[in-house]
Amino acid sequence: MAEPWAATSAIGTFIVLLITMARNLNIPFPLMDLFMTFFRKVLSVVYPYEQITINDYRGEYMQRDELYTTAEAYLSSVCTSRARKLKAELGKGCDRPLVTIDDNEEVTDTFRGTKVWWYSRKRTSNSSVISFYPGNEECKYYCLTFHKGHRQLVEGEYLNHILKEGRAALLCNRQRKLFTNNPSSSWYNYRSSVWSHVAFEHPATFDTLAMDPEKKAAIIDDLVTFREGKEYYQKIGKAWKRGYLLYGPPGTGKSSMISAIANFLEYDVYDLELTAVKTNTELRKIFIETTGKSIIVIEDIDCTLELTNKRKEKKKEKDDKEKEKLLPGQEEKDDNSKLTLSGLLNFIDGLWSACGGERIIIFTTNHPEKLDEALIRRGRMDMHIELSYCTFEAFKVLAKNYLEVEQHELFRIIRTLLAEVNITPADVAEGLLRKKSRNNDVRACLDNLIIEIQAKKQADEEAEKEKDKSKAESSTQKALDLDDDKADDIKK
Ligand SMILES: Nc1ncnc2c1ncn2[C@@H]1O[C@H](COP(=O)(O)OP(=O)(O)OP(=O)(O)O)[C@@H](O)[C@H]1O
Repeated sequence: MAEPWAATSAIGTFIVLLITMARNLNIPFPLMDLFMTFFRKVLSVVYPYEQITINDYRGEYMQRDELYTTAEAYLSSVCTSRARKLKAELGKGCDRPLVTIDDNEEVTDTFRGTKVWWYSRKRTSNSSVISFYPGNEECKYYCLTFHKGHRQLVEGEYLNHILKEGRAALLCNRQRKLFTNNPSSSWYNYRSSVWSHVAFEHPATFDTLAMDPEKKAAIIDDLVTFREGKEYYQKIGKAWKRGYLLYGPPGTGKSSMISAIANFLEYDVYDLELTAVKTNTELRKIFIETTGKSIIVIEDIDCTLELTNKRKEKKKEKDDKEKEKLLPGQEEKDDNSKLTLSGLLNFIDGLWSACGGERIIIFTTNHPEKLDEALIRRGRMDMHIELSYCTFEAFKVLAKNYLEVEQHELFRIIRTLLAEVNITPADVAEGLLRKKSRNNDVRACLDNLIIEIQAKKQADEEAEKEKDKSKAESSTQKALDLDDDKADDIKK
């Protein structure tokens, strides 16, 4: 069987000959039309190939087509050894150059014993209009050519194979990203999407995270089980997702833990700022536009939404009053026109679960007691992780990271102090760092830390005394008020 390019050039030459002959012989148009119909039928027999075009850009906002980028990555990983002309590009979001086939180059691939041909092409627009959209003046595309007898195989299986392998190649090559959601008012601007991103380069890992080693091991174990659980989740009929609630005082490492998880799993991070989301409909769009292998984070969830019980009750009272004010005929706004707790719950359970690919959702809070039970129940937030004040074990991790020491005679004093004082890992880290920057003396750093912990201890004791004093004063005042009331009653 002739290769498609050989057949194409032979047919092309034949058509040019025909047109020239028709012009020279002045053949009438109806006769030519009849001949062309006949020619097309013959062509389908002598040229048994079909072709799929995959364009670089698509859609109203001219977004890059995912099939094009995955095909590019696939060809780069599988077929470049067979190409003679290559090109190297540092693609958006990649941390290594992508070497793939050059424009107007051709490679072959074999899938289940079937040969297909890939052509890389470039189309240049002749229009004199200057376009704002990339890809309007110059459009790159791939032509995938195959024998028409293999159409089912190509459409049904080969394209899926390209997607799967191409995505895997992209994952290996990519720079991980930290996404933040744009305010909805900007979504309709030119090329502005729901999320914007920067490279995710936070250095925190589980090795640098100061916390109880057993707790840390349990979290790592849970993450590994999740990452390798695709078949298990499929078997039990659950969406491949996991929720973590991180709670504890400020400076105990909640944000550091998120970065450590992202670095451990090599996932992207979507930092969802709920205050920028106005309605449930917007929330739905935001969730849909997240990709697999990602962590969706809502920090300080108790502060960002009307989700706490008390605030919810107050809000209900306000809403009831507003409802009373509605004139007859005026309808209450439907739930999708505002952001609600039930909206968030629905997306965690339903729509979000339906999106393919593994996802983790993490809430952080300093006040877990303020959160609605429904939001953090098991099944939604599968693991509740408390990050607390610095223990001696956690201090040892910080000392190893910051000072590169695992043992020191001053550790004994620090151990006793840490058992008595509530000090955050952030404060301990700061204490170790302060002297380190001036001189590299380990003893000076530890001495400095001891002074800081002692100062904190003293401050706590004074605050405690102050609290007791004001408590005593308020109970004396109460007793005096009671006596006054009694005296008034007697007078009456
Ligand atoms: N457990 C920890 N292990 C290692 N470093 C920590 C830990 N906790 C805090 N730190 C240090 O303190 C800094 C602040 O910590 P982080 O932002 O993770 O705390 P947080 O609990 O998220 O605080 P907030 O509630 O205020 O957001 C970090 O950059 C890190 O250097």
